[in-house]
Parts: sequence; C-alpha cells; structure tokens
Amino acid sequence: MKRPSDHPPVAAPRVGVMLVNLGTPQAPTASAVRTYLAEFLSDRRVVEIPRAVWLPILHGIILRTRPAKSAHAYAQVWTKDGSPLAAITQAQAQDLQVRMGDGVMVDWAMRYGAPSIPDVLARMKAAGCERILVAPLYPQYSGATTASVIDRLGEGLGAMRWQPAIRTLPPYYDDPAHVEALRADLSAQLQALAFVPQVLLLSFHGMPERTLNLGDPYHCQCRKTARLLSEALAGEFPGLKVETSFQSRFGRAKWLEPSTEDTLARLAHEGVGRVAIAAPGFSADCVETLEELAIRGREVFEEVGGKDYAVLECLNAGADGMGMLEALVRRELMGWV
Ligand SMILES: C=CC1=C(C)c2cc3[nH]c(cc4nc(cc5[nH]c(cc1n2)c(C)c5CCC(=O)O)C(CCC(=O)O)=C4C)c(C)c3C=C
Ligand SMILES: [Fe+2]
Ligand SMILES: [Fe+2]
Repeated sequence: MKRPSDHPPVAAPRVGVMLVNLGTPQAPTASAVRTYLAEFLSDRRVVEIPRAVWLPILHGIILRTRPAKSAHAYAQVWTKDGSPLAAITQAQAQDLQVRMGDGVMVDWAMRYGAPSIPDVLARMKAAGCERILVAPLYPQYSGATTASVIDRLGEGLGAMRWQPAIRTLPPYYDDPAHVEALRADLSAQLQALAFVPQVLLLSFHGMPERTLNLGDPYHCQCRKTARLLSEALAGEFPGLKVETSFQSRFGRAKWLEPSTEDTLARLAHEGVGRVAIAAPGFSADCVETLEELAIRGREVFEEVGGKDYAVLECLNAGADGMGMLEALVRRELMGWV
C-alpha cells in the first residue's frame, strides 16, 4: 500500500492577491480624460439615471465639456510616474508583494481603464494562481465603487473556461487595524505641521443622497470611520475639533451633505483660521485630494479669511497603511496559505 509520504510532494496551488482601485486617465489630456470618463460615467453603478435619459446628456454635454476642465486638474498633479492614483496603487502592490513573500503573487488592477480587472485576472491565472483574493481598496462600501469592482470581476470570470477560486476583501471602515493605521499616520502628520490646527476636517468622496435612502451603507460607514478616528485621536489631541464633510459633487442631484467646500467657507467665516484636512475614504492620493482639496480647497478657505491650511496625505504606501493591508489580507487568506 502506498502511504502519502511515498508520493512526490504536490506543489501548493499558487495564491494571488489583486489590489483594485478606481482608475485614472492614461495622460493628463482632454482626449485621454474623455476616454476614461466615457467608461467611468457609463457604469450603471455610478450613474443610476435611466440610459435613455443619461446617455444623450453624457455624450452631448458632459463628454464635450468636462474632459478639458478635468485634464487641467490632472495636469497639476501628474508625476513623472504618471497619475498619482496609478503610481501609488502600483507602489502598494510592490510593497505588499515583499511582505507576502514568494508563495503569494500580488498584482494590481483598475476598475476603469488599464490595467483592467479581466486582464489582470487572466494574467494571474496564467501565472498559476488557482485562488485569488480580490481587494477593492475602498474602506467604505458603496454600490458605485466596491460593487462595481465585483461586477467587473464577474465579467472577467465569465470569459474564462477554467476559473480560479475567488475571495473578496470586505469593507474595512471600522476595522480596528484600519482605525489604528489612520490614527498613527495622521497623528505623525499633525505633529509635523508648522501650525496647530483648530479643526481637523475629514473629507470623504460624496455620493448622491438618494443612494443613502435606497439603502447604500456608504454614508453610515463614512460616519463610523470618522467617529472612531475622532475618538482615537482625542487622547493625543484633546483640543482638536474633528468635523466630517463630503467632496467632489457631480451633477445636479442633491449629494451627501455638508459639502467640503461649504464647510471650509463656514469654518473660515466663523473665524477658524487654522485647518488640517484628511481624506480617510481614499486609500491613495489622487486628483480628488491633490487638486480638489490641496489646491481648490485652499483657495476657498483663504478667500474667506482662513490663514493656515494643510492637506494630510492618504495612507498610500506608507508603513502604517501597508501594515494594516498586510494584516487584512493575511486574515482573508486563512486556509489558503
Ligand atoms: C472613494 C470613493 C469614491 C466614491 C464613493 C466615488 C463616487 C463617485 N464618483 C463620481 C464621479 C467622479 N469621481 C472622480 C474621481 C475619483 N473618484 C474616486 C473615488 C470615489 N468616487 C477617486 C479615487 C477618484 C480619482 C481618480 C483619479 O484619477 O485620481 C471623477 C473624475 C475626476 C473629475 O473629472 O472630477 C468623477 C467624474 C460619481 C458620479 C460617484 C458616485 C455616484
Ligand atoms: Fe469619484
Ligand atoms: Fe473632483
């Protein structure tokens, strides 16, 4: 009788981790931004207006006017490594690869544009990954972001004869490891500022208000991250007031309130001269933090009389954020590695 030890060792199936973020144009030009926005804003998860109404508006108005304006914003934040969002997501994947070692393949994809989720899925399977953890890098769940990543993953899987086994990383907005990473990272940045802020404004990306009424948990998850973070910072910064707002309003519908712009203007108007702003809903700095908050937000604040203004960096590929991501990924891979 053959005992198990008589068999040659069977190679363990290779496990993959795919980090996913939103996507970004390939260049800071109106034409590249148009291509990107056309894909992004055609997603039914992002714009829920009936197609017959929305598509003529998208193609007839938005894609004729917005790309030039957005390209100007992208041009102000573009780096030698390309779009900040893509460069940082790649750096996160490279750092996580070192942390996970050779037994796990780490790669990254974008929901819109390149590298696409189906392409990366096929590449990982071809490299021998029979089990893949897909990690949307959105701490708070929303239909427009997290669910859309999983929809696209389904499209990729739908094109495969031999699919890998899949797990997905749940939202981590209230995970103690996430709150602690934000606390440690922001605390170091606050201590390093040249001024002592009176208010720390936590600015999250907005969503149409109706998504909240329809049951999307995004708003509640943002509020909970903000509360936990505010409680975590209170010990070290007892005099710091923490407020929450929502940025990046798009379209005519009512969005989540209060808006970041209005809040900055109100604070300055009330005589609050020193404000720091952080964006704990973004895992990587991008046009929304580097241009909208750091450039336009400052203009709004200073116009109404605000004096000191600083935008703190996102977790990016820093040690606090990467330690947290490694811990979350290792937890989800249990039984696989
Ligand atoms: C972090 C979570 C995000 C949510 C929720 C979200 C919802 C959402 N966004 C738009 C429209 C736009 N968003 C844009 C940029 C953008 N959005 C996020 C994240 C969330 N969006 C990120 C990380 C980025 C930056 C991308 C980059 O390249 O740096 C843009 C493009 C920029 C511009 O033209 O202003 C649009 C448009 C909607 C409609 C929406 C919810 C329904
Ligand atoms: Fe967005
Ligand atoms: Fe924006």
